[in-house]
Amino acid sequence: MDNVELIQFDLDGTLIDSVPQLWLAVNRMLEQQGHAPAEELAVRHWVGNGADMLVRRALTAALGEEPDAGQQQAARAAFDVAYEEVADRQLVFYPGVLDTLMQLHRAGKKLAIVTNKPYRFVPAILAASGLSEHFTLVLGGDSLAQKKPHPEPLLHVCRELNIEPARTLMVGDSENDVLAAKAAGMAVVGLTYGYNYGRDIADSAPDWVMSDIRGLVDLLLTDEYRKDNHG
Ligand SMILES: O=C(O)COP(=O)(O)O
Ligand SMILES: [Mg+2]
Repeated sequence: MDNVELIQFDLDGTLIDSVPQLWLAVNRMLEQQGHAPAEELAVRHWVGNGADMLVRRALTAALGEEPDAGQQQAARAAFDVAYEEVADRQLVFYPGVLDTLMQLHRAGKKLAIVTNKPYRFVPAILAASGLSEHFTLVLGGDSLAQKKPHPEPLLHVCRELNIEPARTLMVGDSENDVLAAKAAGMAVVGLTYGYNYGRDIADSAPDWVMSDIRGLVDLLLTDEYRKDNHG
Protein backbone atom coordinates (compact mmCIF):
# COMPACT_ATOMS: atom_id res chain seq x y z
CA MET A 1 0.00 0.00 0.00
CA ASP A 2 2.77 2.48 -0.79
CA ASN A 3 0.52 4.57 -3.07
CA VAL A 4 -1.65 5.84 -0.19
CA GLU A 5 -1.32 9.61 0.30
CA LEU A 6 -4.35 10.26 2.48
CA ILE A 7 -5.80 8.39 5.45
CA GLN A 8 -9.31 9.26 6.62
CA PHE A 9 -10.04 8.23 10.20
CA ASP A 10 -13.30 7.60 11.92
CA LEU A 11 -13.27 8.94 15.51
CA ASP A 12 -15.57 7.10 17.94
CA GLY A 13 -14.52 3.50 18.44
CA THR A 14 -11.49 4.00 16.20
CA LEU A 15 -9.28 6.62 17.86
CA ILE A 16 -11.13 7.12 21.15
CA ASP A 17 -13.35 5.07 23.40
CA SER A 18 -16.05 7.72 23.70
CA VAL A 19 -18.77 5.50 25.18
CA PRO A 20 -18.08 6.45 28.83
CA GLN A 21 -18.78 10.13 28.06
CA LEU A 22 -21.69 9.37 25.69
CA TRP A 23 -23.23 7.09 28.32
CA LEU A 24 -22.98 9.82 30.94
CA ALA A 25 -24.60 12.37 28.62
CA VAL A 26 -27.37 9.94 27.56
CA ASN A 27 -28.18 9.22 31.20
CA ARG A 28 -28.26 12.91 32.13
CA MET A 29 -30.63 13.44 29.23
CA LEU A 30 -32.82 10.47 30.27
CA GLU A 31 -32.93 11.68 33.86
CA GLN A 32 -33.92 15.17 32.79
CA GLN A 33 -36.70 13.72 30.63
CA GLY A 34 -37.95 11.62 33.56
CA HIS A 35 -36.64 8.22 32.46
CA ALA A 36 -34.52 5.53 34.11
CA PRO A 37 -30.85 5.34 33.10
CA ALA A 38 -29.64 3.10 30.28
CA GLU A 39 -27.04 0.32 30.50
CA GLU A 40 -23.59 1.09 29.11
CA LEU A 41 -23.83 -1.84 26.69
CA ALA A 42 -27.05 -0.45 25.24
CA VAL A 43 -25.40 2.91 24.59
CA ARG A 44 -22.45 1.13 22.96
CA HIS A 45 -24.88 -0.45 20.48
CA TRP A 46 -26.71 2.84 19.82
CA VAL A 47 -23.57 4.73 18.72
CA GLY A 48 -22.77 4.98 15.03
CA ASN A 49 -25.23 7.27 13.28
CA GLY A 50 -24.62 10.54 15.10
CA ALA A 51 -26.16 12.30 18.09
CA ASP A 52 -29.72 12.52 16.77
CA MET A 53 -29.92 8.76 16.28
CA LEU A 54 -28.23 8.07 19.62
CA VAL A 55 -30.82 10.21 21.40
CA ARG A 56 -33.67 8.73 19.34
CA ARG A 57 -32.60 5.15 20.14
CA ALA A 58 -32.27 5.94 23.85
CA LEU A 59 -35.68 7.65 23.94
CA THR A 60 -37.35 4.87 21.98
CA ALA A 61 -36.02 2.29 24.46
CA ALA A 62 -37.20 4.41 27.42
CA LEU A 63 -40.65 5.22 25.98
CA GLY A 64 -41.34 1.88 24.33
CA GLU A 65 -42.20 3.80 21.16
CA GLU A 66 -40.66 6.39 18.86
CA PRO A 67 -40.50 9.88 20.43
CA ASP A 68 -42.51 12.67 18.87
CA ALA A 69 -40.71 15.66 17.39
CA GLY A 70 -41.00 17.74 20.58
CA GLN A 71 -39.64 14.95 22.79
CA GLN A 72 -36.77 14.35 20.40
CA GLN A 73 -35.86 18.02 20.20
CA ALA A 74 -35.92 18.54 23.98
CA ALA A 75 -33.89 15.38 24.56
CA ARG A 76 -31.32 16.30 21.92
CA ALA A 77 -30.86 19.72 23.49
CA ALA A 78 -30.39 18.13 26.93
CA PHE A 79 -27.92 15.62 25.51
CA ASP A 80 -25.90 18.38 23.82
CA VAL A 81 -25.58 20.38 27.05
CA ALA A 82 -24.50 17.28 28.98
CA TYR A 83 -22.09 16.00 26.34
CA GLU A 84 -20.49 19.39 25.84
CA GLU A 85 -19.48 19.26 29.51
CA VAL A 86 -17.89 15.83 29.43
CA ALA A 87 -16.86 15.07 25.82
CA ASP A 88 -13.15 15.78 26.30
CA ARG A 89 -12.89 14.65 29.94
CA GLN A 90 -10.80 11.62 30.88
CA LEU A 91 -10.61 10.69 27.25
CA VAL A 92 -9.13 7.32 26.43
CA PHE A 93 -7.27 6.94 23.17
CA TYR A 94 -6.97 3.31 22.15
CA PRO A 95 -3.53 1.69 22.44
CA GLY A 96 -1.10 2.79 19.76
CA VAL A 97 -3.33 5.55 18.36
CA LEU A 98 -1.19 8.57 19.15
CA ASP A 99 2.04 6.89 18.15
CA THR A 100 0.55 5.60 14.89
CA LEU A 101 -0.86 9.02 13.96
CA MET A 102 2.53 10.60 14.62
CA GLN A 103 4.38 8.04 12.55
CA LEU A 104 2.01 8.39 9.60
CA HIS A 105 2.21 12.18 9.80
CA ARG A 106 5.99 12.09 9.96
CA ALA A 107 6.04 9.84 6.91
CA GLY A 108 4.26 12.60 4.99
CA LYS A 109 0.77 11.08 4.88
CA LYS A 110 -2.17 13.49 4.91
CA LEU A 111 -4.57 12.70 7.78
CA ALA A 112 -8.26 13.60 8.03
CA ILE A 113 -11.16 12.86 10.40
CA VAL A 114 -14.60 11.91 9.12
CA THR A 115 -16.90 11.27 12.05
CA ASN A 116 -20.67 11.10 12.42
CA LYS A 117 -20.34 12.93 15.75
CA PRO A 118 -21.65 16.53 15.50
CA TYR A 119 -18.74 18.80 14.58
CA ARG A 120 -19.03 21.11 17.59
CA PHE A 121 -17.76 18.36 19.92
CA VAL A 122 -14.78 17.34 17.82
CA PRO A 123 -12.13 20.11 18.20
CA ALA A 124 -11.95 19.74 22.00
CA ILE A 125 -11.52 15.98 21.65
CA LEU A 126 -8.74 16.34 19.10
CA ALA A 127 -7.09 19.01 21.24
CA ALA A 128 -6.97 16.47 24.09
CA SER A 129 -4.84 14.26 21.84
CA GLY A 130 -2.32 17.04 21.32
CA LEU A 131 -2.40 16.15 17.63
CA SER A 132 -5.02 18.54 16.22
CA GLU A 133 -2.51 20.09 13.85
CA HIS A 134 -1.78 16.70 12.29
CA PHE A 135 -5.25 16.62 10.70
CA THR A 136 -5.56 18.53 7.46
CA LEU A 137 -9.35 18.35 7.44
CA VAL A 138 -11.99 17.40 10.02
CA LEU A 139 -15.64 16.70 9.14
CA GLY A 140 -18.45 16.05 11.61
CA GLY A 141 -21.72 14.27 10.96
CA ASP A 142 -23.45 17.61 10.45
CA SER A 143 -20.71 19.28 8.38
CA LEU A 144 -22.40 18.22 5.14
CA ALA A 145 -25.92 17.23 4.12
CA GLN A 146 -24.92 13.54 4.13
CA LYS A 147 -23.16 11.45 6.74
CA LYS A 148 -21.63 7.95 6.64
CA PRO A 149 -22.60 5.37 5.37
CA HIS A 150 -23.09 7.84 2.49
CA PRO A 151 -19.80 8.23 0.62
CA GLU A 152 -20.10 12.00 0.23
CA PRO A 153 -18.07 13.07 3.30
CA LEU A 154 -15.20 10.81 2.22
CA LEU A 155 -15.36 12.06 -1.36
CA HIS A 156 -15.57 15.64 -0.13
CA VAL A 157 -12.27 15.25 1.74
CA CYS A 158 -10.64 13.78 -1.39
CA ARG A 159 -11.86 16.68 -3.50
CA GLU A 160 -10.77 19.30 -0.96
CA LEU A 161 -7.28 17.82 -0.72
CA ASN A 162 -7.12 16.96 -4.41
CA ILE A 163 -6.25 13.32 -3.72
CA GLU A 164 -8.01 10.51 -5.55
CA PRO A 165 -10.02 7.88 -3.65
CA ALA A 166 -7.68 5.27 -5.16
CA ARG A 167 -4.86 6.91 -3.17
CA THR A 168 -6.91 7.08 0.03
CA LEU A 169 -7.42 4.65 2.90
CA MET A 170 -10.40 4.80 5.26
CA VAL A 171 -9.94 3.46 8.80
CA GLY A 172 -12.99 2.77 10.96
CA ASP A 173 -14.75 0.48 13.40
CA SER A 174 -18.26 0.41 11.95
CA GLU A 175 -20.07 -0.96 8.94
CA ASN A 176 -20.90 2.68 8.18
CA ASP A 177 -17.21 3.34 7.60
CA VAL A 178 -16.83 0.25 5.40
CA LEU A 179 -19.96 0.98 3.36
CA ALA A 180 -18.97 4.63 2.85
CA ALA A 181 -15.43 3.71 1.81
CA LYS A 182 -16.56 1.04 -0.64
CA ALA A 183 -19.12 3.37 -2.20
CA ALA A 184 -16.40 6.04 -2.47
CA GLY A 185 -14.05 3.61 -4.20
CA MET A 186 -11.41 3.57 -1.51
CA ALA A 187 -9.71 0.81 0.45
CA VAL A 188 -10.79 0.36 4.04
CA VAL A 189 -9.40 -1.07 7.27
CA GLY A 190 -11.93 -2.36 9.81
CA LEU A 191 -10.89 -2.30 13.47
CA THR A 192 -12.33 -4.96 15.71
CA TYR A 193 -12.30 -3.15 19.07
CA GLY A 194 -14.84 -0.37 18.53
CA TYR A 195 -18.61 -0.22 18.20
CA ASN A 196 -20.48 -1.86 15.40
CA TYR A 197 -23.94 -2.40 16.86
CA GLY A 198 -22.47 -5.47 18.57
CA ARG A 199 -21.64 -7.05 15.22
CA ASP A 200 -18.36 -8.35 13.86
CA ILE A 201 -16.70 -5.80 11.55
CA ALA A 202 -15.38 -8.68 9.41
CA ASP A 203 -19.00 -9.31 8.31
CA SER A 204 -18.84 -6.03 6.34
CA ALA A 205 -15.78 -7.36 4.48
CA PRO A 206 -13.30 -4.47 4.81
CA ASP A 207 -10.08 -4.94 2.83
CA TRP A 208 -8.18 -5.52 6.06
CA VAL A 209 -9.35 -6.43 9.54
CA MET A 210 -7.09 -5.26 12.38
CA SER A 211 -7.33 -5.68 16.12
CA ASP A 212 -4.62 -3.06 16.68
CA ILE A 213 -4.29 0.28 14.89
CA ARG A 214 -0.50 -0.08 14.89
CA GLY A 215 -1.03 -2.49 12.01
CA LEU A 216 -1.42 0.63 9.84
CA VAL A 217 2.27 1.38 10.22
CA ASP A 218 3.14 -2.02 8.80
CA LEU A 219 0.51 -1.77 6.09
CA LEU A 220 1.45 1.72 4.92
CA LEU A 221 5.07 2.22 5.85
CA THR A 222 6.64 -1.19 5.39
CA ASP A 223 6.24 -3.78 2.68
CA GLU A 224 6.24 -6.65 5.15
CA TYR A 225 2.56 -6.55 5.95
CA ARG A 226 0.76 -9.84 5.88
CA LYS A 227 -2.98 -9.88 6.20
CA ASP A 228 -3.01 -12.57 8.89
CA ASN A 229 -0.65 -10.57 11.13
CA HIS A 230 -3.39 -8.32 12.42
CA GLY A 231 -6.61 -10.25 11.92
O1 LIG B 1 -21.21 9.71 16.69
C1 LIG B 1 -21.45 8.57 16.25
O2 LIG B 1 -22.56 8.03 16.30
C2 LIG B 1 -20.33 7.78 15.63
O3 LIG B 1 -19.17 8.56 15.47
P1 LIG B 1 -18.04 7.96 14.50
O4 LIG B 1 -18.52 8.17 13.11
O5 LIG B 1 -16.81 8.80 14.87
O6 LIG B 1 -17.85 6.53 14.87
MG1 LIG C 1 -16.83 4.75 14.80
